[in-house]
Amino acid sequence: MTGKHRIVISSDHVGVDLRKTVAAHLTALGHTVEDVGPVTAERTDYPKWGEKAARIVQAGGADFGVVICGTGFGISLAANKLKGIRCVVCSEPYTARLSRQHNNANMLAFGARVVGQDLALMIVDEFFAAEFEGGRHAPRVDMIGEIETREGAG
Ligand SMILES: O=C(CO)[C@H](O)[C@H](O)COP(=O)(O)O
Repeated sequence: MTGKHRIVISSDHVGVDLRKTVAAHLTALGHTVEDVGPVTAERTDYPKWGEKAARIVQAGGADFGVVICGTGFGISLAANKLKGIRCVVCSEPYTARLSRQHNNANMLAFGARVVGQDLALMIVDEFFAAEFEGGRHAPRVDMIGEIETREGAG
């Protein structure tokens, strides 16, 4: 899925400034960005913001999601609880690219206390420039979905 995307973005309080920078960057590149908050940097809880963006991706309201907290890990954990969400935590561009090419990641997380603005934008650029390669990687991604189905069946 190359070209322009519909991207939902959220953060917790730690990621508010970086989220606004990333949203402006993605918009300038021609993507359609839905920023779902929070509006202020008042202390809040990352699980609800990870879930909020992930539900939009899961429902097809966005092609991809970007989520930001202090480390990127907590908000990615919340997003990854939803079936069909494959949210990668990145602190460098290589993993961002490979997460698309091999794992068909549909959400990107990073930590505003880990990466600076320039590195964050490099990560974002690499993620959205890459495409899922399919082939040998497709059945492996399908296996992840099968785990979700088995887990859901209890
Ligand atoms: O990185 C995070 C979750 O993984 C959060 O941003 C972090 O835990 C928030 O901490 P605090 O409430 O002390 O600002």
